[in-house]
Amino acid sequence: MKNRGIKVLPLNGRGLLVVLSGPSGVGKGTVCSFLRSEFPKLNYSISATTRKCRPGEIDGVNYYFLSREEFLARREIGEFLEWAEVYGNFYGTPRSAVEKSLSEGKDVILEIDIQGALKVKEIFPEGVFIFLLPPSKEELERRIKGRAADSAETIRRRLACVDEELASIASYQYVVVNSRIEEAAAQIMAIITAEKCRVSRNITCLNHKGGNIFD
Ligand SMILES: Nc1ncnc2c1ncn2[C@@H]1O[C@H](COP(=O)(O)OP(=O)(O)OP(=O)(O)O)[C@@H](O)[C@H]1O
Ligand SMILES: Nc1nc2c(ncn2[C@@H]2O[C@H](COP(=O)(O)O)[C@@H](O)[C@H]2O)c(=O)[nH]1
Repeated sequence: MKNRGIKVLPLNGRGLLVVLSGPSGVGKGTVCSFLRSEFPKLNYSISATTRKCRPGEIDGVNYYFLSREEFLARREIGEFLEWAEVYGNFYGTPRSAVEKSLSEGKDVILEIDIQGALKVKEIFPEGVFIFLLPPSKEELERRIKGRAADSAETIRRRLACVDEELASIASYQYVVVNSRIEEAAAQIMAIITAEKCRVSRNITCLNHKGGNIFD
């Protein structure tokens, strides 16, 4: 039978902007990779960074790896929606890809630090802000050390920021504990689904012909 259901579009057809933050090593990248493979309709914003590429990372997939000069030049011409210096390197969200996706009605997830999230909140107050927590501080430490991607000094520097980062949790609307990757990803998708159905989001309800059901 033909689907004659009603389609609900949030924000008058624009996509939803989702921001995911959390302390280093909590599993943001891992959960986002899972989301990218399981929910390909959710667009992942690929950040630019001056950090060195880790083994296994791919330029243009995990990040756009830029020299400091290149990053600053792009920042100068306003290419970034937001940027921040995090743990001694620059990171920025390329503006055009995010704006294109949102205007095409596609949902976008940004995996960015707290400074960046606060800037995005000013520009997109209608965004959805999610903070990822570890099951415990001991497990966080195990994960960041177990990743074996950073020097002892870098790990120390990142762990030293955890308490300050956790103090920013009140700026977020949701918290998700990353105990199991699949469960954390499912909770994030549940949040996105619920947010897209919120009546206060100026939703448009289309009939099967693409017309507004209220017209
Ligand atoms: N739910 C989980 N259970 C066990 N290990 C996990 C889980 N999620 C992530 N990890 C592991 O923890 C380590 C850190 O994960 P990941 O690199 O995704 O963290 P991150 O939050 O993106 O860190 P950063 O902000 O430093 O980039 C990785 O080795 C990853 O495999
Ligand atoms: N403000 C921004 N923060 C970003 C962006 N991309 C990543 N990040 C955050 O940086 C740290 C470190 O990441 P790592 O890959 O070096 O471990 C982490 O908190 C990321 O979420 C960005 O575009 N803007």
